[in-house]
Amino acid sequence: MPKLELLPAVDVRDGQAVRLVHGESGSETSYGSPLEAALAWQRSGAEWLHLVDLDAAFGTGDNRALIAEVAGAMDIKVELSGGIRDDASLAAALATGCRRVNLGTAALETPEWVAKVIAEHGDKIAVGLDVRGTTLRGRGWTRDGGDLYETLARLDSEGCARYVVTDIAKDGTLQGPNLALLRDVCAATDKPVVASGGVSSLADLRAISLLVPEGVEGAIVGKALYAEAFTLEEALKAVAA
Ligand SMILES: O=C(O)c1ccccc1N[C@@H]1O[C@H](COP(=O)(O)O)[C@@H](O)[C@H]1O
Repeated sequence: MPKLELLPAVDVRDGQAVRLVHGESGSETSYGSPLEAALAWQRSGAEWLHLVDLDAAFGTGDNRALIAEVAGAMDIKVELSGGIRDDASLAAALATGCRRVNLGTAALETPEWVAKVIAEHGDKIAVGLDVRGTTLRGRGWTRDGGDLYETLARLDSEGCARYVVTDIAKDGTLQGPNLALLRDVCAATDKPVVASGGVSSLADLRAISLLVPEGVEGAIVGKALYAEAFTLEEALKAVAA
């Protein structure tokens, strides 16, 4: 059985690595240099980095140059999220050399464009399904964007390669992942799912690992690492077993 991939997160707001609670603007705790944070995760053995431009996601500017610097400094695989909504932002994201990008708002607001870029770029495109209950949220998670399962069926029919599923109610809270949601999404699609939101302990990671046979491919870990609930080395060991 393949092991669960772990994707430590570096979310960038106003040039700083931050963590939010429920993705709410203004709830930031700052953790300093995004480059230092990313290099630290790489040194600790990460194979992936989940890198987010929160300003671009919220529409409060962008950190495009810094994001490119961080992505360019990595020897590991990088997935980029936040504000990738049109040809120019997609081209800038792909030009960083990242392995893939996650589209959020665009999948809700400009489905024709998303279908086009899925057809053009294949598995370089993933879609972030950020949900409250089963309602998708876009524009920095501030606006409703339709039903999770209807959107998933549409994206599947368009050949979307992968989904990053975030339970907004859990994100940044250290309350544990929404395993039921992950199971339900895996049951609704044959495509791999990356779990996001709520990881608080090594036990949570082991619980997500048990969903690998159902289709969970990876887990994004943010707050728990920054809050030192466990180290990345411990996490990698926990999912290798
Ligand atoms: O990761 C977060 O904490 C986050 C919080 C609020 C909004 C977006 C967030 N991250 C990721 O950004 C993309 C969505 O950006 P966009 O809608 O495409 O501009 C998505 O992958 C979110 O999970």
